[in-house]
Amino acid sequence: MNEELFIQLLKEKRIEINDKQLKQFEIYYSTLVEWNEKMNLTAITAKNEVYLKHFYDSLTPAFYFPFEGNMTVCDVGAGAGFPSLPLKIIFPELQVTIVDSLNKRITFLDHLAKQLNLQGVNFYHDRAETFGQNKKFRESFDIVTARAVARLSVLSELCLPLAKVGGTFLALKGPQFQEEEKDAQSAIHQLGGEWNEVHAFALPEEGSERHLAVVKKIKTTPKRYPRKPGIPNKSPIS
Ligand SMILES: C[S@@+](CC[C@H](N)C(=O)[O-])C[C@H]1O[C@@H](n2cnc3c(N)ncnc32)[C@H](O)[C@@H]1O
Repeated sequence: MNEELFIQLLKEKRIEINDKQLKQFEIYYSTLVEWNEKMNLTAITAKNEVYLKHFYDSLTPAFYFPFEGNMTVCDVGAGAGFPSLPLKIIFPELQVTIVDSLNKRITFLDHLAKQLNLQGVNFYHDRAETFGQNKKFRESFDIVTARAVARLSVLSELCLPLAKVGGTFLALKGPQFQEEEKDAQSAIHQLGGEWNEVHAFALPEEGSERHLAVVKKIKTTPKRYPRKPGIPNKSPIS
């Protein structure tokens, strides 16, 4: 996806992008590629592919969900910043918190945020299981996002404890979603969530399948969740 198509397709979704934001995406791309030579951040490095599979893909939640004003967003396992930093570029008032268990990714994000001159971003080196038990963060975010971190039953345990009651968990999922959905129903319910909607769509140009699962937090999450690091993955809530 070249820059012109990126601009045009976002415009079709009523997302206007100005020169400053375009420049920020350019800096994001060059910083990602530069740092990727020293540390493994992404397997995708061709410019057209980064614009499609990282930048555009990260913005797809905004096609279905209104990101308004200074909403607080926690991105669990954001790696090199996806999806929350492309969203932050487009919606600069968002207050973004990233938690990732790999410290080198946090080092990259600190550097990137300076290059992009981002305000209102905080990065934490932690496991989501521990972070979700921290009183300062638990049940405090308007939105919790995650892309490519774990299957939905596991991801729900990592993410839903961080969403405030009335908040939303947005899971960016690929073609495997339908299988994961069935397994995750009970976990979502036990964690205080409720299915809101699922949006199925295809990425432009190469047509790969995507799903955006929108889960509402309707009740407080029981204190025992999230369980200790590694347990959600080893024995998912069933
Ligand atoms: C495959 S990468 C995906 C990164 C990014 N979300 C994306 O879509 O490109 C998964 C990331 O999740 C992080 N991660 C995995 N399990 C985690 C956990 N329990 N707590 C925090 N971060 C975790 C990893 O360190 C890694 O950066």
